[in-house]
Amino acid sequence: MVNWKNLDELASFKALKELPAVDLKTEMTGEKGAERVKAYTVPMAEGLSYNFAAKAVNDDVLAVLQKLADEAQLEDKFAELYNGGMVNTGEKRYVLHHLCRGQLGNDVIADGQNKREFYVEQQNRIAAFAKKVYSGEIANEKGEKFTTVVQIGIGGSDLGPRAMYLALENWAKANGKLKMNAKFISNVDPDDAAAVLNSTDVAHALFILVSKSGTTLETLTNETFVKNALKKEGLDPSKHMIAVTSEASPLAHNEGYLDAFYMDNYIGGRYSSSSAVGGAVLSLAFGPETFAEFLEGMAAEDKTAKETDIRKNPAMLDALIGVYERNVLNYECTAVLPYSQALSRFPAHLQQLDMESNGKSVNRFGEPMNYKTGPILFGEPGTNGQHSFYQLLHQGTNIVPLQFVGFRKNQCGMDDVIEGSTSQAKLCANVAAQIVAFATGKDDDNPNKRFAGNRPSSIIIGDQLTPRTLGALLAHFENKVMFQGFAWNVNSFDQEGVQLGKVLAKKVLAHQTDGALAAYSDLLNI
Ligand SMILES: O=P(O)(O)OC[C@H]1O[C@](O)(CO)[C@@H](O)[C@@H]1O
Repeated sequence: MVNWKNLDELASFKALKELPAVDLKTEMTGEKGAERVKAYTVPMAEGLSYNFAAKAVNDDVLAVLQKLADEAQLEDKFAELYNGGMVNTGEKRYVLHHLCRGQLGNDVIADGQNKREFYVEQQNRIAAFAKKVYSGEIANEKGEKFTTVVQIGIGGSDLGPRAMYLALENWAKANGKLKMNAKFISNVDPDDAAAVLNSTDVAHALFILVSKSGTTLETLTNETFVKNALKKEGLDPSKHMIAVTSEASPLAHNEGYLDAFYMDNYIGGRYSSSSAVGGAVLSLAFGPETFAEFLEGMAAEDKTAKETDIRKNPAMLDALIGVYERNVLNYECTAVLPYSQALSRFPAHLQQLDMESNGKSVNRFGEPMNYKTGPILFGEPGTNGQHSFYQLLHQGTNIVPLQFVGFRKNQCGMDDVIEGSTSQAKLCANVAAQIVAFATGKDDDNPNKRFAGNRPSSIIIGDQLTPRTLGALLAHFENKVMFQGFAWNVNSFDQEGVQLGKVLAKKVLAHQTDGALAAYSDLLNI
């Protein structure tokens, strides 16, 4: 049996707070720094590695973090989760997203179903559907092939699939795997849907309505918006739209769609990229085989998350270093900085993954805690970010721990030697330079040009961003967030914090307001 305890009840946490701070600047200077870069690295799946040489930790800190992992029973809690424990206590739900991409433990039977079999069945149904779309067996009313797929959804029903699509679009083009272009409509701002519709040949577009609940205001509004646009073109919306939803939702088993594919309440929106939510759009866009490779990358990384030794478990180590930074070093934020343009929406996805999961003030029993939980997360691809917010990261008054991601090779294979180096070499040179500049700083007589250093970072390095490495990368962050939630003793799988605003918006639209809400309604002309 696992013991759900608050972080500050653990002896190892008290020991962690008593350790002397590590001077990263000294550790990362000269030969000592070179040795650290070689030693402080953990292999991940699919040839990736997690390098934490530029984090403010040493062997003493790592030893106590291992004790913390053991005392907090992080591995046992993960086992409880994947063996079908009711870990989402707030909503009294299982947490089963790992089953979409593999079998880490026992069969989980719920709702009278073997859940792994159910998720695989949906993948197979999507694969069969995609093949019929490519062959033209499923086509528009004139019998012409669909060429574009447009996903309608928001939050977890948008960010992950969109980020994954963008991450692989260029790889797919370069490798002859792009079957259909994909576009996304999420915001209830009518200009979002209008812009997509205006740039899409709707007669040859297949729309995927994605909503687990089937009740999300923005998504249902955008669905009607799209249906109206289709009708204006003389097209029958039911011949242009499929649904991805849960079987309990009002969208399920509905004649208004060409077909429907299912996930369930045991997969949180932000963890749903490996379910039918990501599966439909990614299988249609890149082919089911490519989606299967993405899932294999996730499954391979999930296996590393079963290790009890933190030096063999990159997600757990990353999580614990994050706890050390948040609760001992008292850093408020973290930035995700992929040196890969293809990962342009990856930080936005991680923002939801991390902040919706661990942005909590009460523990899993509803009791307030005496320590900080999830950090504020933001990020942008490098090198663009370097010309934007890195000034604050280098010389600002906040220390922001950084998570770099970098690849040795680009995706498109198109590159030139310009002034002695390729663009890819310039990209990689920048990330290496940034890590060392943040860690070691630079002295100068002019205080304005002085860099204090001691700004910690880690990097995940791979050869190339492919379906497999992308899967491994995503699973790493999903599991990292999960382990941090276990350490903070919060329920990372509900999101009550996003409900209040939704309820009040409905009141405004129904004109049931008074006080400040009525005044703002007037100001906005509602
Ligand atoms: O898939 P649905 O039910 O439309 O929900 C969309 C999203 O809304 C949220 O509840 C947040 O607003 C997310 O957790 C979820 O991913």
